[in-house]
Order: sequence, then structure tokens, then C-alpha cells
Amino acid sequence: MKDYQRDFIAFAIDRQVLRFGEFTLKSGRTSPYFFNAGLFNKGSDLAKLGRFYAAALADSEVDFDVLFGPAYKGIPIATATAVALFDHHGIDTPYCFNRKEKKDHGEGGNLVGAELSGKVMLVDDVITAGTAIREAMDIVKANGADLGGVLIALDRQEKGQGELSAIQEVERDFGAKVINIVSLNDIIEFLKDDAEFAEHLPKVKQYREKYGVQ
Ligand SMILES: O=P(O)(O)OC[C@H]1O[C@H](OP(=O)(O)OP(=O)(O)O)[C@H](O)[C@@H]1O
Ligand SMILES: O=C(O)c1cc(=O)[nH]c(=O)[nH]1
Repeated sequence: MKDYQRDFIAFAIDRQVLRFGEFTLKSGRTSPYFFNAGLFNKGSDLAKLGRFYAAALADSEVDFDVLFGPAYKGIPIATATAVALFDHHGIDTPYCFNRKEKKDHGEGGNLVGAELSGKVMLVDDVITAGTAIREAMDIVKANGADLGGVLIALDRQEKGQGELSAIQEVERDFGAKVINIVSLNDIIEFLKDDAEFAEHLPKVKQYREKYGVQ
């Protein structure tokens, strides 16, 4: 694990974004840990979060034309990433996001911001079973755009629809790279070294046995 990844996990734990307990996921799985990006809930957190995303994206050297943050949590993340790419990497990128409900007055439609076209960098918080990413891909395809890549904070390294990981399935089905800041393996490594949080390790490992992909 690199220093910036350790810093990111410590930041997420400090803001209670990364918590341990019992949580029901979108997939119906019961998880001993949860990443709630909604708790990066003040200006300084969002500025810092944007810097982590922008650094991972700039490092990846994956080519893209527009950032797309699917509703809801993808919206502030894409916005913060666009600001950080400009402020810290000199990259002025267009970005857009969708509404979950279509607007039928004013400008109308489902999309807000830049045009969703060309190579899209899809930005979200976590991938578990991959459902949210597939839903977002329907929007990308419906607009005639292509997927350039996917950028997330946490790869939970779980099975998708079959035996492959959700991310391996996304890479196979959409032919694009998934970039993450940290993965479950990094969280496990962090827990091993942390006296206060090491007690959560057995349950997290048990969960990985059941749903994880090595
Ligand atoms: O890989 P998956 O199994 O789909 O699970 C992960 C997704 O679930 C959550 O989104 P949710 O649909 O709860 O939307 P939100 O952003 O509105 O909270 C989370 O923000 C991820 O996008
Ligand atoms: O799978 C999910 O629903 C999920 C997992 C997680 O860690 N965080 C989140 O917001 N959703």
C-alpha cells in the first residue's frame, strides 16, 4: 500500500465515512464495513477528496473527454474532481451528472452540465456488485457516448454477477479500465497495522471469504 492510500483510509475513518458494524448493501449483501461518501460533508473534506480522485486519475494516464458523476453520490465527487484537476493538475475538464427523475420544464431532460459525449470517465464512490455502474452505462450508451474509464474511491473486490469480480466484469463488458484510490486489500492491510481497528479484521476477512474475489 502506498502512503497516499494509507492517508486516504485514515481520512475516511476519521470522517466516519468508513465504518465497521453491520450494513445492508444495495446488492442485499450484509457487510461488516461500509463506505458512506456522503459524510465527506464539508468544504475542506470535499476539497481533499477531490485531490485524491484527481491524483489517481492523473496518475492513471487514461484518456477521457468528460467526467460523468451518476446521481446521487457521484455528483459532488465528479464536481470536486473537476475542480481539483483544474487547481492542481492544470486540466480543465467538462463534467456532467444526471437527475434520477426527468425534469419536464425549463431546460428539461435528465442531464445537467456538459454534453455527455466522446470518451466518458464515470466517477462514483464504490463498486460492490456493479449494478450502479451498469445503470450509469445505460445513460452513457443512450447518449451515444463511449466509456473511457471508471474512477472510484473504493473497490470492494467482490463478486459481480458471476464468479469474476464486479470490476473484472465491467472491464470485460465495457472494455475500459477501472481506476481506484483504495481496495479492500488496502483496508485489510491498514486494519492489520492499527491497534484500535484491528478487532474488525476477523469479520471483514469472513465477509471476503463469502463475497470476495482474490
Ligand atoms: O456496485 P453496486 O452493488 O451497485 O453498489 C454500489 C453502489 O451503491 C451505492 O449507490 P446507491 O444506488 O445507493 O445510490 P446513491 O448514490 O444515491 O446513494 C453506492 O454509492 C454505489 O454507487
Ligand atoms: O454496496 C453498496 O450498496 C455500498 C457499499 C458501500 O461500502 N458504500 C455504499 O455507499 N454502498
